[in-house]
Amino acid sequence: MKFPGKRKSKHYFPVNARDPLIQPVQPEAETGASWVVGIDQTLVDIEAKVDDEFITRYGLSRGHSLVIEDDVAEALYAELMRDNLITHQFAGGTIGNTLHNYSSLADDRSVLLGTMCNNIQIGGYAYRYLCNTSSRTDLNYLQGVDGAIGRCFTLIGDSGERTFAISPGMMNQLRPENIPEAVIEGASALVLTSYLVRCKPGEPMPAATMQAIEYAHRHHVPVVLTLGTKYVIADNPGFWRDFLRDHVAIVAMNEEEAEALTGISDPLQACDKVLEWVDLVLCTAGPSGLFMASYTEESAKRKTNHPLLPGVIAEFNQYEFSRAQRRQDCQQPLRIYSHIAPYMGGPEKIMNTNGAGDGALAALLHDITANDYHRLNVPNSIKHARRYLTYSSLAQVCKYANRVSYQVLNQHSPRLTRGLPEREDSLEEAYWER
Ligand SMILES: Nc1ncnc2c1ncn2[C@@H]1O[C@H](COP(=O)(O)OP(=O)(O)OP(=O)(O)O)[C@@H](O)[C@H]1O
Ligand SMILES: O=c1[nH]cnc2c1ncn2[C@@H]1O[C@H](CO)[C@@H](O)[C@H]1O
Repeated sequence: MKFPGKRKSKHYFPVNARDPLIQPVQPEAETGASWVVGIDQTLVDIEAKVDDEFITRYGLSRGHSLVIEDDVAEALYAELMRDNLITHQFAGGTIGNTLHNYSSLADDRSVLLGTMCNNIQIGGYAYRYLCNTSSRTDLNYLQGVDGAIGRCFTLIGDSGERTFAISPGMMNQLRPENIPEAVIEGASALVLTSYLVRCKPGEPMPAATMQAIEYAHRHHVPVVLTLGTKYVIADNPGFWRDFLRDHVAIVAMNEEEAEALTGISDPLQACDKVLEWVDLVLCTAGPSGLFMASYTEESAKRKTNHPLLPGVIAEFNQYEFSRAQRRQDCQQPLRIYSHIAPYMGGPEKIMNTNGAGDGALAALLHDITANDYHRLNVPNSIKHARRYLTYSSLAQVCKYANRVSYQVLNQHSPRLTRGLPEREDSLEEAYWER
């Protein structure tokens, strides 16, 4: 486990210097001691530049992710090929991206559950998917299928907005009996997306997802849900509110999804509302940066030394130096919030916003897993006197998440091509104080 940033803070867990007073960290077993597990619809992104007329002609809706029938997919693909419109092909899928990014950042194990072709041809989609997934992402639990994985046509319109057309192949054939309980039991988090319930009647993916959730609840593993697109939520916001309340500890969304869920356009106020149902909220807001909200024990709250920020909740970032806790782990839960503007004001030229939110979530997962890793190795540390969810304060996680989003915006692929540069492992020194 590579730690999420070197800190000068006295709570910093030394990864280089050996401290003779603490229990020595054992050499890592091959499978590692801490990991995250996620379920995805295995998809390859096929990116193409098209005009708005193309979007309407195929019955798609701008900015939306829609599932298309096989005949429509074939016609669409044939037109993209004929006119030479395909610019990039990447491994995709929102959870696949998140787990790959997590493994790149943490240099540690993530486990992907989903389907994969039994018969893989060199150069085919499944082959590309595997080649473009981190070697630290464990693919041994994928379920084989006799057919294709999914394709996600990522259509970039005249205004730069992306529209997804999903040709599902056999991506929704994951069956409940192929969810490994032991992998979920030992994980620091189970990561899911709202896309997983978007299936045809009779497809087993939703039941597989519910099976994984049941195991996570049985073993007290926090369930993390990322909201997909605003349309998936807007189809049935009541369903998703109940789903969050009943099953989810951590939610990741952008401000549009937040509004579809809560009816509230102000991201901070929406985060506050969502805390009624979950323990931790990550809300990205494009050029406005990102917000986080969670709970902490009243007696353990820590005051920020950043300027206090105005908002619908006055001075909302007052306790952003506190570490996040699940509400059930607090005797006197206090709500805490943080915000950060885009890292370095955002890149000069944004290559592609695809995956910027997935990147932010990967950073949060890294911090959560680092906390478990530290608890396993230094169980009597003062850091674990209470049961915390994150290793770092909300403010620090915001910085890290924001930095990772920036990296994704600066490249074309939604998946990090490498971890963050070593020389700025200390976010404090490299950029924040200059
Ligand atoms: N136009 C922009 N200028 C500066 N920073 C940006 C811009 N767009 C996005 N960002 C940065 O990227 C982060 C995530 O962006 P955004 O809210 O667009 O994610 P998203 O819509 O969830 O992305 P995706 O669903 O593709 O993963 C923001 O919090 C911000 O730090
Ligand atoms: O229906 C879907 N299921 C899973 N992933 C999806 C779906 N639609 C789009 N993406 C994925 O979202 C990523 C950006 O966040 C893209 O890489 C795309 O593959």
